[in-house]
Amino acid sequence: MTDKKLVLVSAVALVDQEDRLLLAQRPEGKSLAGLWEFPGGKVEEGENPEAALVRELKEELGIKVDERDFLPFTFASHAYKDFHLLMPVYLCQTWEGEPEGCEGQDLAWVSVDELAKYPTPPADVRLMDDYRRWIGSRKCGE
Ligand SMILES: Nc1nc2c([nH]c(=O)n2[C@@H]2O[C@H](COP(=O)(O)OP(=O)(O)OP(=O)(O)O)[C@@H](O)[C@H]2O)c(=O)[nH]1
Ligand SMILES: [Mg+2]
Repeated sequence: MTDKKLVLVSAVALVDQEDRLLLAQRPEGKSLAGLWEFPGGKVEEGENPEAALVRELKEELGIKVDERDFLPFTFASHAYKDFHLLMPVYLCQTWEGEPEGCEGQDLAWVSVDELAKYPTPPADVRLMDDYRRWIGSRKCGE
């Protein structure tokens, strides 16, 4: 049992044609500032996770995505001090526009060899391992 509030957040592993992953740095003033995360955000009342992600990617990165291009990939279920995070992570390799840090956040396109240089929120550590495995399995199949 837990009395922590469950917070639903949708996030995306946006992967370009060179197999680089887009990471966004959490801005100063927000929780976990300075850490590198999957773009996304909280699902609002009355929204489903995919619609929330389409909205967040427009607001945060200025790109247009189609829900049908979201592939369910992995998820985080992580106890933070004040809340419990439930975060589905989708894979997306198709979008319109060039991602920009519309909220002043820094962005980085990161190859799998460089991932370790980008510290992530605690909930993301296992997700990055999932990502490494996915990229690894894809490379073998090429
Ligand atoms: N977007 C995103 N949030 C994550 C990740 N990992 C992780 O622990 N979180 C947590 O999930 C929550 C999502 O918050 P957020 O700040 O992105 O939400 P938001 O975009 O709706 O912003 P807002 O609440 O300031 O409007 C935060 O507590 C954040 O620390 C991640 O990889 N991506
Ligand atoms: Mg966000």
